[in-house]
Amino acid sequence: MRSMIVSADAKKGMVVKQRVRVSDLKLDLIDVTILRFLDLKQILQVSPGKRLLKIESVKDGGHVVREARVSRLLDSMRASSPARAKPASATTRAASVDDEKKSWILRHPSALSMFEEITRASMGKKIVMFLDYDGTLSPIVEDPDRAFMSQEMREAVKDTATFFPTAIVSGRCRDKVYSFVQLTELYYAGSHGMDIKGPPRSCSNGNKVKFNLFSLHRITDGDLVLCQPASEFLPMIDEVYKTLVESTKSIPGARVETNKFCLSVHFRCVDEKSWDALAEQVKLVLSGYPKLKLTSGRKVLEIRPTIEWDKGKALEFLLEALGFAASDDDVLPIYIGDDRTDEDAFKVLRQRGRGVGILVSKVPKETSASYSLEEPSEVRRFLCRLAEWKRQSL
Ligand SMILES: O=P(O)(O)OC[C@H]1O[C@H](O[C@H]2O[C@H](CO)[C@@H](O)[C@H](O)[C@H]2O)[C@H](O)[C@@H](O)[C@@H]1O
Repeated sequence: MRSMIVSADAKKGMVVKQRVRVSDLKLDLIDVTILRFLDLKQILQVSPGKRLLKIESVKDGGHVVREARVSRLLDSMRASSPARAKPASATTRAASVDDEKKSWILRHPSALSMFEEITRASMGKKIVMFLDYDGTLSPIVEDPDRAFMSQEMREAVKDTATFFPTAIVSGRCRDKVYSFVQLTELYYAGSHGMDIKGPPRSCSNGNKVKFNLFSLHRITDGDLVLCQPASEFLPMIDEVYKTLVESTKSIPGARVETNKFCLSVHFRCVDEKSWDALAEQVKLVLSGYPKLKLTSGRKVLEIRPTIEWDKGKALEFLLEALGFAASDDDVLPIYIGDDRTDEDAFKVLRQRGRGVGILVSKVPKETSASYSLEEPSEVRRFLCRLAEWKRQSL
């Protein structure tokens, strides 16, 4: 490891994609986008043949700005991971918390109590169901490998898919979410929609699927991989995964999960005192990869390619694949999700002016969804009721 002083000119607060040549180490040009907010007299610690490993500002101002950016990221993660609602008698704040909840529920009423309104909106239309996985179909648990859905939930989803085309849209890698759900008749959009696969033709419930040939990536024995817009990022994601596993292993409880086209860094089992250190590590590693971006979820930071693709785009893609154009009035997409990343899909529904967004949350959250459900057990009741309503109306 060697240290050297590098100077570059960029103005504090300006977005500058600055490249710096570190010539005596024979490194390529390295991206130092992290410099953009700092006063630039930096010590870059680099090792030959490697990308940027560490930046330390020699000016106090630099540290302050960097800490502010990390804490903004953590604030956003905390906002996505609200604590459980306190019982009404627990604190004097309870009354105002209750008032806030009441006013939020007026704006985002329960999809169960508004069930008739939702089914009325579906008259003459084909319902297409989109379901997030973690926190929607399965309860949030400490170990991401053990986030199993119940058999009752599986049956509810299966029943739903008998009547309506149904897709699981998850941040998880597609194979992993399939191993949890285990229903062949569904569409699966893994890695935040960057890996979409349809059911084998024999299972597609007679839904007419119009494939967009430009998006078709691979066909194997009747299994259709419909869309993988981030394939070129696979080697980069793999490299970052290995680097992150190494650089976070000294932080107890930290865990890096690969979701194929994106990564999750889990904070849930990390002592909150170490959250800053973990976020710092993540930002540091990412500073060498300007083509990747960070988003936050429930006690998780997610690393994704900077392509214009998210759960909202996946929803639009699937609707089109199912034969419904953006302007179609004969489809009613219903999207149920609990996380910040689901907001991209809720926004698409709002913009279309058609469709039903349902946020799963016990506590008030800023959302573009129209309705709410408190927890996965309510999601199951909603799905069962919808399937039953359809069965009765046939
Ligand atoms: O889009 P989703 O299906 O909601 O996936 C989002 C992330 O879900 C998982 O993490 C979350 O659930 C874990 C298990 O309950 C929990 O331990 C973690 O704190 C939550 O953030 C999954 O592990 C991530 O890879 C997904 O990106």
